[in-house]
Amino acid sequence: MAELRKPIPVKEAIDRVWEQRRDGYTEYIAITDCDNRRLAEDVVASHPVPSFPKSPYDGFAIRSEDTQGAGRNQPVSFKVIEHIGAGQVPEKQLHKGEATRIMTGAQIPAGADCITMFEICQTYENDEQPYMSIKRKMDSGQNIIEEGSEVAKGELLIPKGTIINPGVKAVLATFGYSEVKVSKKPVVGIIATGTELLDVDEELQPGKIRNSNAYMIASQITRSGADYRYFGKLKDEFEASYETVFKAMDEVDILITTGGVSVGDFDFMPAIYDKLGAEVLFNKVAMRPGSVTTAAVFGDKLLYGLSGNPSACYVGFELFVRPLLQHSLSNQNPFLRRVKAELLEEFPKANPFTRFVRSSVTYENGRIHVQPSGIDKSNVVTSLAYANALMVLPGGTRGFRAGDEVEVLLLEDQEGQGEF
Ligand SMILES: Nc1nc2c(c(=O)[nH]1)N[C@H]1C(S)=C(S)[C@@H](COP(=O)(O)OP(=O)(O)OC[C@H]3O[C@@H](n4cnc5c(N)ncnc54)[C@H](O)[C@@H]3O)O[C@H]1N2
Ligand code: MOO
Ligand SMILES: [Mg+2]
Repeated sequence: MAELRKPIPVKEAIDRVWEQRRDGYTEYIAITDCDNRRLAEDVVASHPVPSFPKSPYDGFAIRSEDTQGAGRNQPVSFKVIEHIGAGQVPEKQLHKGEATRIMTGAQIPAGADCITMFEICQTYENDEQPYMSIKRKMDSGQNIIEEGSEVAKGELLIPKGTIINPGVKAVLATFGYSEVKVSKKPVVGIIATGTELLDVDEELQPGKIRNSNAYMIASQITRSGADYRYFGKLKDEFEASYETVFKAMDEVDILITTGGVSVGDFDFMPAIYDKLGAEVLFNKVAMRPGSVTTAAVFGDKLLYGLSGNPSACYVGFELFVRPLLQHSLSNQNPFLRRVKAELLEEFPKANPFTRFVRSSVTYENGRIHVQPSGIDKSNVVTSLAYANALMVLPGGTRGFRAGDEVEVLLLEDQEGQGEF
C-alpha cells in the first residue's frame, strides 16, 4: 500500500521553510545596471540638497529692503552689476541699489535675499550700463531655494531593501553613487523530472508533453529578482536523477525539482531525499493545489520538490520559495501582499483544504475585483497565463457566491508584506 502522508497546515509549512532562510550577499554594480535590483544599504544624504542657495527663476537677484518704497506708480531702479547663469559662481556682493542678472539654478550672490522674475522687471541701459526697475515690494527670502531646504545632510532618504526604480535612481545619481551596493541575486537551480517530457522545440509524440514547468519556474525566479540555473530535464530514473540532484546542490543556493514527488512507481524524489540523508521538512500540505509539495534541508541548503502538475508547481513556488528569495534580497516585506477583493463569479466547489485559486484581479471604480483565471485543476496550465493573483479560500468553507469578499495574494505587486 502507498505510504500515507500527514498534511500540515499551509502556515506551518511556510514557517518550517522560513526558519531555514539565509541572509543574502551584496555586491557593487554600476548605476547604469542597477534597475529593479534591491538596495543593500540605506541611502543617507551625504550633503544638503540643494548644496547652495539657488534661483528658481530667470530674473534678478536683489536686496528686498531696497524695494520698500516701490509701488505701482513708484518704480525703484537697480544697477545690474553681474550676469550669471546656472553653474557660474557669483563673484560680486550686492550693495544698496544693486542687482545681479541671474538664471534658473544659479547660485544666489552674497547680499541678495530675493529674486524677481523677468516678467515683472523693466530693463534699460544708461551709458552702456544695464539697469532694471520694479514696481512692487519684495519680501526677504522670496523666490529663493535655500540650501538644505529639500534635504538636510544626514537625512535617511531610502531604506535598504527598496527596489531601484527611476526615482530611486535619480536620488542615487544626485548623491554621486556611480556604483550602487545591491543585494546579490541568489541562484536557484531547476531540474525537471519526467520521462514524458519533450523539449520546447520538439514535435509532440504519443504520450509525451512539452516541459513547461522548467520555463515557468525560471520565469517565477526571475520575477522574484533571483537568478536561475537550469540543469535540464531528467528521465524518471533513480540513479541518474540522484547524481544530478547531488551535484546541482553544490552549485546553487536553493534547488527546485519538479515532478516525481508523489507516491507513484516512478516518483523518485522521496527515495532521493532518503539516499541524500536530507531532512524532510514536510511532504504533504493541507492545500490545493500543491498538496504534495515537499521541502528538505541538505547541508545548509534547501531543496524543494515541487509538484509536476503545472498549477501545483506554480503555487508551491509562490508560497514556499519566493519569500525566502525575497528575504535573501533584503526585502523587508518578503511575503505576497494580501488584499480583500469582491468575487465576480460564484465558486461553488467546497474547500476541504485551503485552496489557492489562480485568479485575475482587476481594479474598477476604486474597488478590487477578482475572478478565477481559468479551470481550477492542479494539472491545468492555461489558467496560469491570466493569473495575477491567488485567491485564498480557507479550508472548511463550502463555496462562495458572486459578491462575496475574499482575500487574494497579489503576484505582481513589488511591495509585499511582512507576514504571510
Ligand atoms: N495515489 C496518489 N496519486 C497522486 C496523489 C496522491 O496523493 N496519491 N497526488 C496527486 C497530486 S495532488 C499531484 S499534484 C500529483 C503530483 O505528482 P508528482 O509531483 O509526483 O509529479 P509527476 O507524477 O511527475 O507529474 C504529475 C503531472 O505533471 C506533469 N508534469 C510533470 N513535469 C512536468 C513539466 N516539467 N512540465 C509540464 N508538466 C509536467 C506530468 O506529466 C503529470 O501529468 O500526483 C497526484 N497523484
Ligand atoms: O498536489 Mo496536487 O496539486 O494537490 O493536485
Ligand atoms: Mg507522480
